[in-house]
Amino acid sequence: MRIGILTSGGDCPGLNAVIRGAVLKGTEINGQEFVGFKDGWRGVVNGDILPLERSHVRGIAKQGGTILGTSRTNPFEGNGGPERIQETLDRLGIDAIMAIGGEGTLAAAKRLTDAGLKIVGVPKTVDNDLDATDYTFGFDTAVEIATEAMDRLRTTGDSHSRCMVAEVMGRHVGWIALHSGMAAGAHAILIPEQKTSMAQVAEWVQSAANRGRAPLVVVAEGFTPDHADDPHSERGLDAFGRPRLGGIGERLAPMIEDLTGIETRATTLGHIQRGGVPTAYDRVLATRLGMAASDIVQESAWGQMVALRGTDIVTVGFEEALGKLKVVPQHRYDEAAMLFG
Ligand SMILES: Nc1ncnc2c1ncn2[C@@H]1O[C@H](COP(=O)(O)OP(=O)(O)OP(=O)(O)O)[C@@H](O)[C@H]1O
Ligand SMILES: O=P(O)(O)OC[C@H]1O[C@](O)(CO)[C@@H](O)[C@@H]1O
Ligand SMILES: [Mg+2]
Repeated sequence: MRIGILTSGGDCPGLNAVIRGAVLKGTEINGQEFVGFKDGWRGVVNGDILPLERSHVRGIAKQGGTILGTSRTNPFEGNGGPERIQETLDRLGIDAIMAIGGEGTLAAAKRLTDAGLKIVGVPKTVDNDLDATDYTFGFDTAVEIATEAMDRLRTTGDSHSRCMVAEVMGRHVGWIALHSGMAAGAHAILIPEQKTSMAQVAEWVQSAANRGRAPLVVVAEGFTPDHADDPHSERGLDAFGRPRLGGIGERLAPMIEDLTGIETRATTLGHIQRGGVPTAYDRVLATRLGMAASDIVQESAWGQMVALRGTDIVTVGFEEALGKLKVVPQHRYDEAAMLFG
């Protein structure tokens, strides 16, 4: 069996560990051969491949990014579509695709599988927003980076008696904000799942300041204050026509300053959260998912992806994976909110 691996959507620490896990298990145990598609679905559509032998994955589990490159290319556009992609796979002698990506990549994979292509999936997202898997690799690394950044913001905030606003990733869900905010002892955590008034934010900030603390407010990029209809977007649309988020922290800072009189500064962590080496937890999770993905190719489990349930790696159908976002449940928010202010 000759398998083409692709990484698609935003990159994420741990992608290389998945690739290594799949190639090691596949070549050593399952008798498989591998190639890499360059830049996600773009490589599939254009037939642009790289060799992927055991020697190519040596030592890459600890490397950030993806050695294959990634993109947000839609495989149904341009020279894409199931028939032409199948012709390309036949020409290149590729029997099956292993798609590593988020809900968009897996939605595309599902449509192609429904049209007869042989594809298995590995879920990826720093946002941790896929309901079918308990955790996605990259999330732990992003939380670690965000927490470290907030620890730093707190010392400079303390020195100047300022309110510090830290903006983290999280398009639809607030998992990174919730975990890093709790870890760093934030005085307010603002997430997409919970519309919150500026008066409430100001109250939390003022209460922390009254106790002599420099307030720390953590905000997920997809947060919408209750006076707004949509998340803040000022950077146009992405390749799939969706608003690019980012910048809400800078918007909130002057409002907090106006309402409280406390000097306020905002920092947007942005892509720093997705760069650099994965944590040990993410390397292990990603390696296990890659190994399991090689196994499910062997079982011809087309239209399925590997996932983490508790401590086990399981197999779930794409439709289950795509059905629902894993939002922060009310009780997890309430638990964190007890410590606000
Ligand atoms: N329903 C769909 N049908 C076909 N193609 C899709 C669909 N949804 C998304 N795609 C394509 O897949 C690409 C990857 O999706 P997306 O950009 O959402 O990344 P992702 O895999 O979800 O990762 P991330 O976590 O970074 O969002 C999109 O840019 C788009 O071209
Ligand atoms: O890397 P890009 O294309 O700017 O995308 C950023 C988006 O990707 C993610 O990191 C993962 O979906 C989101 O948190 C963020 O909104
Ligand atoms: Mg997506």
